[in-house]
Amino acid sequence: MKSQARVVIIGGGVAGTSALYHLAERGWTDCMLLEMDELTSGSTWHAAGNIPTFSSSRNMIKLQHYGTQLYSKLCDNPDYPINYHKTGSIRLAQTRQRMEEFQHVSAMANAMGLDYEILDDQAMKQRHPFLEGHDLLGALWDPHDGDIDPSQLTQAYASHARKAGATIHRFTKVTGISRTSSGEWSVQTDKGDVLAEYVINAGGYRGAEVSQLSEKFLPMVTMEHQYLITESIPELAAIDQRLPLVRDPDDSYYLRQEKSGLILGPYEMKATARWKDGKIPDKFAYELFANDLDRLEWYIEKACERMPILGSVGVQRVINGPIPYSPDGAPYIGPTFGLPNFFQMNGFSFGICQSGGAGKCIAEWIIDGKPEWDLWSLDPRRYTDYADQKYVVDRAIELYQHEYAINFPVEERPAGRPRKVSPSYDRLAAKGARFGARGGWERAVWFARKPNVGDESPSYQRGVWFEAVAEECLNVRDNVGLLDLGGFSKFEVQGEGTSAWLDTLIAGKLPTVGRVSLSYFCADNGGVWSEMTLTRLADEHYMLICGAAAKWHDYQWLDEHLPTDSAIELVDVSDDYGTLVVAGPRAREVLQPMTQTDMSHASFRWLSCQTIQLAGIEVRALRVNYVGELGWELHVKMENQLALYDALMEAGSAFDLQDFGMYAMESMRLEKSYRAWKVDLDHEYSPLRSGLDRFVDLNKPAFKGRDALLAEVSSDLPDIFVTLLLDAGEESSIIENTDALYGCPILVDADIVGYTTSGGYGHRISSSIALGYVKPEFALDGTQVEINVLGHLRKGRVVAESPYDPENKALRS
Ligand SMILES: NCCCC(=O)O
Repeated sequence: MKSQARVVIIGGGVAGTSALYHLAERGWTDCMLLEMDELTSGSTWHAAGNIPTFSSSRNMIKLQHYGTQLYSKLCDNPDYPINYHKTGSIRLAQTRQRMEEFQHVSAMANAMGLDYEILDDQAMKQRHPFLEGHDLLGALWDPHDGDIDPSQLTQAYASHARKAGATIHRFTKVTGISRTSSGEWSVQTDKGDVLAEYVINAGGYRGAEVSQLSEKFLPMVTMEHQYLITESIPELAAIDQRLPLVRDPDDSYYLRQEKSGLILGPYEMKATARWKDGKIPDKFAYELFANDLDRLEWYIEKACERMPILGSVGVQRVINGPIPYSPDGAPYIGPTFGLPNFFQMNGFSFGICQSGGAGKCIAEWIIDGKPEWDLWSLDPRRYTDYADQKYVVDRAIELYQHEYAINFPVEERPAGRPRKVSPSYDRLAAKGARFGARGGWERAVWFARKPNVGDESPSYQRGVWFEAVAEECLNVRDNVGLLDLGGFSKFEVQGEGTSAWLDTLIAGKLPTVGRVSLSYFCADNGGVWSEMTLTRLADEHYMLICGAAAKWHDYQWLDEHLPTDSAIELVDVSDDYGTLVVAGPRAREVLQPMTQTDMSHASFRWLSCQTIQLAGIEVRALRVNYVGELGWELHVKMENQLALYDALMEAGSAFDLQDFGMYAMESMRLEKSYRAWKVDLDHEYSPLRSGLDRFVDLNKPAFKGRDALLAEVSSDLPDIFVTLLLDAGEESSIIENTDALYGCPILVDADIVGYTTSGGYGHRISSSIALGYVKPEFALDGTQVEINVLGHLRKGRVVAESPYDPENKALRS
């Protein structure tokens, strides 16, 4: 075995071999894969091998669709035969909400070049004669779906990579991982040590174990996933056509042909996690768990009703295999916080269909510094320190139970919570707050101030919270509101050279001392990497603020770019400070009596910062907010947060100060056309395409991404950011009661010209709003468009930015 390789991949399942294949395809052949047992011996060999492209995420559809194309290409090679059946799939809808999901996902996918179809009962029957569909509302046809032999796919990746010059060492156990003084990785194995520039952890259900070798906790747990294979069914043996795969998501199972029998795989409510303490037996390879068919009884009955031939034969085999799960069921593909050049590629609960796209993306992370597609929802840094072992187990069980649940735009699932609460949590709870977790922090999302609020279950329609949120927004507009924004991420940077250094990273101008500016950090391709609020506390001292979820992502970006030879100090102070937002026309009246500081507009201007005493408590007050009103963000030492909350509430009682929550904030930020990071902004879009030109200063001699932005200025942009107002629906109360959501196609004269990134209702302007991207010729104020919302074409129009208070009079008052 060589003692050196540019990249060492740990884990020889479908993911690890795909990484090796994709690196080799890009010419990186000095790569070595280490597998403790035989290739595929973890979760790959027993996987059902289904290949869905369906997802509620645009980028996951891209990733999975890429896989289907790659698998067809790999199958073209007669040297490595692969059993790949592109049968198409039928997803069944028992409920109106499920049909809405299908309408939404099919419109989104088809706008990206896929060709899903909505089927009625007859069309379903034509494609699948054995289905009982009389009770169904319809179905979704995915022609790209099917099944593949997972072991053959793995071997195909491996063979191609070997042929290109990459190496694979089976039965080679990694026993330690450490960083050398020269910044490389030393991977210790039972066959000797390997020095590597990069490490990819593709350890499957052992991914957390591998990560722990480098002292990094990775939130993952193993779940049992059972499926059964029937004996041969005469009706299937008699036909020469292979049936499409069926999913009945409302009853939570998949059902597909396997030879002349069927495979039935339920995601059951009695979900079972294994090795909950993270300790996996050393010798668990090519092994399964004991069957427990009792857990599946209900699902088997349901599937037999749906496809009666299933019940006509016995069970030939039951597979109960270990499948890795992250807390949100999505894999980890990307860098590891705090470990340079150490990448994760594991946590796949749908690994066979995702392996192709995952390999492409991990190769891009390593070779290009970032993947072509923005894959934040798969980034390992989306979980920070709050995600401990108990959290993972609780969330993974909940997720497994909801594997086929509809991904509604607003839903706050309870498992694993609360993790982090701000000091005023109990006060908010006592006032009827409903909470949602953001970056592990509990935040009030809305306040149920009236009794008997009704059914709080999620849906595509506006929920029971709608009227309460309207009241919160209107109180902010007319009086003043208070929002506890616990968990805002905050970093301090200071030391000689800080200003010059920051100036090379941000696209815009640095604020002057005492001033605040919203700043965009671009990648080399000019795409928006991070968005942070910069407050210049002194000449060489700044506070940087970003969202709770961005903490590790943004900290790592700053840290990676720190000059090695400078005295600049970067400190994460997120947990030291709480944040309370006071916003509304009466904000000044509330605050002024609490302080000696002159809070007038002349003395405390918009986009400025002062350290002040409020009710005797020291507060760093920033005159900014995300709701577009006169207001301040108050950053206060965590130990004083509750006292400040109480003092504000007391002082505000004369001015109708009321708490508001995240749903109200979301509504108000849409009315101001404020983009949300990783929702409306991502690294596939530059600040110019995102309509953020005012935050870009191309006259600066140098900053990261400048060359790409300059090139963009002189070329035609494919699309740009717009704000849209939707007309009130005319068709039914359901549509009137529904706002656009992420990924809705935008059309002009029946042609798709863009898609939405956010949607919601603006209570201050009494209109449904969407944000999104369209081709530049359709971005003019007044352009009439249609937006496909859950399959209904809603009329709307492009409007100038910030439909609420476009001149920012409230902010400047
Ligand atoms: N890993 C199981 C695949 C599930 C599905 O096909 O929906």
